[in-house]
Amino acid sequence: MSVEETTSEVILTHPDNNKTFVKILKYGATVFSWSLNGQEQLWLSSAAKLDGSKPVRGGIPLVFPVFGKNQDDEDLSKLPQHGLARNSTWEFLGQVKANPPTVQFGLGPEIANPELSKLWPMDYSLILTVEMGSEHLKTHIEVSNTSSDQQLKFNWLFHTYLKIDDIEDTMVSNLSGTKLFDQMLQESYVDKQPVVTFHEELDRIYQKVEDDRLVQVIDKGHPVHTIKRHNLPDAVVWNPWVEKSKGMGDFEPKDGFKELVCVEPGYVHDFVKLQPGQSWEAYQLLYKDKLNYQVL
Ligand SMILES: O=P(O)(O)OC[C@H]1O[C@H](O)[C@H](O)[C@@H](O)[C@@H]1O
Repeated sequence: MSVEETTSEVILTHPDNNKTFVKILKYGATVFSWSLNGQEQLWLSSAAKLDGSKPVRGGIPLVFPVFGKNQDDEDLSKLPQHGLARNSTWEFLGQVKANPPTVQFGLGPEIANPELSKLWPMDYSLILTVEMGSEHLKTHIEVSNTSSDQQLKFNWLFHTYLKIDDIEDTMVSNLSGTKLFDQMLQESYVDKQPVVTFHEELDRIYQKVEDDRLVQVIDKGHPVHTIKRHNLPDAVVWNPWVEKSKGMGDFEPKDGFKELVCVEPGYVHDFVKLQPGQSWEAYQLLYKDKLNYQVL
C-alpha cells in the first residue's frame, strides 16, 4: 500500500521503490522526513516534538498567515511568530493520485488551533497537496478566502530544512543580484556575491526572486538540492549557527546546524490579498538537477 494513515501521521511510499517515502505529521501538516532512495533529504532535530506540543523543528513547517513576528498589522500582530498553521492539526483529506502518490490535507478556522484562531478570527480554507515522485517532492498550497465580506491578507512560506553534509562546504546559488533584507543587520541591500556561503548566523529574506531562478544548494561543487518555486517571489535563507542553536530548546544536537540549510520559498515581503471568494495557489518543488549556474 503506498499511503498509510495512523492517528498522527500519513506515510507515502513510492510504488516502484520502498526506499523512497515521505512522512507527514497531521500536526502542522508537517513533512518531517523525505527519503529518496534511502537517503534522507530533510534535516530534523533529534529533540523535535512530534506530539503536537510545539511546531516541528525540522522538515517542512508551514508558515501562515504571517511570517516572523508582525508588529504593524492590527490583526496579524496578535499571532505568534510564523502564525497558526504549524501549530494546528490539519485534516487528512485522503489520497488523490496513486502514482506519483499524492495526498491532501485541509485546514480552516473550524479545526485550527482554537487559542490562535481567537486572535485571528478570519474565514479561510487551506488545501495542501503533497506529491512524491521517484525523483521529487512537490508541496502545493491553495488558499481561499471563504468570507462573504472581508479581505484576507496573509503571508505564506514553506520553511524547508534541507539536509546537507557540512555547512562550511555549502553554497546557495542563483540569488546573486537580488535585493534582500538582512535580518541580522536589519538592513536592505543587493547581494553582489556570486553565491551565498556560510561562516556565521545568516538570516536573509531575498525579495522578488523571479520564478525561473532555480535556487541550488551546492556541496563542494555538486548540486545536492534544487528548488523550483511557483508564485513564491521571496526566498529566505537561514542557518542558525552556534549561538542561536544553543538558544533553541528543541534543537539537537547543538552542532546540528552544520548539517542544515533552510531555503524557504515564500510570499513574505508583501501580503497576498484576496477578496471574498478568491483563491491563490503556489508550490515548492524539490528535486535533483545538474549544476545550473544561471547567468542573469
Ligand atoms: O524558531 P522559529 O520560530 O521556528 O523560527 C526559525 C527561523 O525562521 C526563519 O528562518 C526566520 O528568518 C528566522 O529569523 C527564524 O529564526
